[in-house]
Amino acid sequence: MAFSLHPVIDNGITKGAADFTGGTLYCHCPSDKVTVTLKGNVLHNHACGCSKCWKPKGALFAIIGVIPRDSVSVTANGSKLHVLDPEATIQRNACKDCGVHLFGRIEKDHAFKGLDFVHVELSDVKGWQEPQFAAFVSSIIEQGFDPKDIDQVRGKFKSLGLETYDVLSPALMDMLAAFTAKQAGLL
Ligand SMILES: N[C@@H](CCC(=O)N[C@@H](CSCO)C(=O)NCC(=O)O)C(=O)O
Ligand SMILES: [Zn+2]
Ligand SMILES: [Zn+2]
Repeated sequence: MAFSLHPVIDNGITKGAADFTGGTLYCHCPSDKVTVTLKGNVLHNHACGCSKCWKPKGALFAIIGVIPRDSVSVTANGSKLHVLDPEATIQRNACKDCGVHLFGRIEKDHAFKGLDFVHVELSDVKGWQEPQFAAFVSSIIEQGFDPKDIDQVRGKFKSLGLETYDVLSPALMDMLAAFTAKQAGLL
């Protein structure tokens, strides 16, 4: 069956640049675009199949990475941003007009607090860290993807050199687990 994981990776993965210093994200409005400037590269960039991350039309996955929140600033038309779900762990700041998510921020006590979640495909410069893994793969079934075809999705990621997970990568899961243990006084 034909499907698009995400237009940025469907035809192969382009590696990022080691000396990359950042760029600006633009929402999809034809004018008065919301712009967000990132001072530096992203980390843990990944494909995410969850239902909450912003995906371009027709794509099964989002591409999303993290960057310290101090490196993130809204540089134009910030009045068009609104928080989609203030109760969610990640407060996704989306453009009211085009729906694109510009950044997701964690305000509550959490292992990833201090890191913002961003989609670097919204930038017009190259050199961003390439996707490192695929997360929340089985979540696309929750959104209606036929489970009989899920092996093709996992196989496509593998052929691109990306490991697939049904939560986050081991490195990120370890950070979450260590945070839980610290809160319980066990570490
Ligand atoms: N099956 C659910 C999973 C949603 C989920 O837990 N998403 C993760 C990853 S988002 C970026 O990698 C998460 O951390 N969510 C916290 C939040 O969204 O606030 C689904 O598909 O909805
Ligand atoms: Zn917009
Ligand atoms: Zn997600």
